Amino acid sequence: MHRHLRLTAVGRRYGVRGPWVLRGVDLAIVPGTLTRIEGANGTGKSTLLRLLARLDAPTEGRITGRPRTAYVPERFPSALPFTAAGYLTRLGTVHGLSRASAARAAGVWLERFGAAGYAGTPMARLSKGGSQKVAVAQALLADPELLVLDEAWTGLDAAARAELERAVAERTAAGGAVVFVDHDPRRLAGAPDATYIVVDGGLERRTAVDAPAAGACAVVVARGPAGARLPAEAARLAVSAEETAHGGHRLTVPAARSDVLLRTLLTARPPWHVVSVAPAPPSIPETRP
Ligand SMILES: Nc1ncnc2c1ncn2[C@@H]1O[C@H](COP(=O)(O)OP(=O)(O)OP(=O)(O)O)[C@@H](O)[C@H]1O
Repeated sequence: MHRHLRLTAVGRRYGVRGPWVLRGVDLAIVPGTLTRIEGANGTGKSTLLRLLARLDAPTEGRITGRPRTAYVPERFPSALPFTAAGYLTRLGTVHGLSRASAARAAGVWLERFGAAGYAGTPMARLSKGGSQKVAVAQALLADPELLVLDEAWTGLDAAARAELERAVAERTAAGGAVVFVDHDPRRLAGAPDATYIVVDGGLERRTAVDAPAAGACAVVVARGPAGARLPAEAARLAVSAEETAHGGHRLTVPAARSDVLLRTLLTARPPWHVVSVAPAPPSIPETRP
C-alpha cells in the first residue's frame, strides 16, 4: 500500500498569514499511471509537485504513502562541485545503488540523453541543456516508483526530449507512477491516464481531452522478437489487440495515442518491428434482420 500516494484535504500556504496556494486537494497517484498537472502561471503546480515528492509538507491535510520518489525541479542547481558522472554516481548511491551500479547507471543515462561526451565536465561548466540532461538522468537512475517532473523537458534538445518521453513510457510500463507539468500541451498527448488543472487553489479533473476521440483510430500491425509478449505499455495504450499469424499483433489505438504506441514498440528492448500503420476503417453499423 505504501506505493500508493494519497493526498487528503491538503492545503498549503507560505507563512502563517499567507494566502492559501492550495486548499482541499484530494488526489491519489496509483502505480503504473501517468498524470498531467496543468494550470496558469503561479497557480500552485510546483507547490503540488513538491508535496507529491514529499519535499514539502502540507499546512493542513494528510499525505500518505511513501513510494521511492525522484524529482526533477523546475530549476536545477547546476553549480555543484562535481563532474556530471561524479554527481550522478553520488546521487545513485544516495538512492541506494552500490557505487559500481550507480556509476554504470550514470553512464547508461548520460549515453541515452546524448551527454556521454561531457560525463567528465564539471557541472558548473555545462550548458543549460547539458545540465538539464543531468537533472533528468539523476531522477531516472534508480528506477523510482514515483517520478515527478516539473517542466523537465525545458532546455532539452529534440533527441533528448524524445528520450525523456520514452523513459516516461518505460517507467509506467514497469509499474511506476509519473506525474508531470509541462507548458507544451502536445507533450505526451493522449498518454496521460488523468489530467488535472489547478484552479483557485483546487484541483479539477479534466476528462474530455484524455478520452480518446470517438472513431479516430489507427491500426498498427507489429511483430516482436520470437516469443516476446506485447509490451505492457503498448497493451495499455491500445483499445484492442489481437494476434495475427507468424507472431504479429494487430493493435487498434486512438489516433491521438498512435505516436506514443509506435515509440513504445520501437524503443522496446529488444525493439518491435512495425509492419504497417493505417487509419482504422469506419465501424460498420449493425444491421438488423
Ligand atoms: N517558497 C515560497 N515562499 C513563498 N511563496 C511561494 C513559495 N513557493 C511558491 N510561492 C508562491 O505560491 C504561488 C504558487 O507558486 P508555484 O510555483 O507553486 O506555482 P506554479 O503554478 O508552479 O507557477 P509557474 O507556472 O509560474 O511555475 C505563487 O504565488 C508563488 O509566489
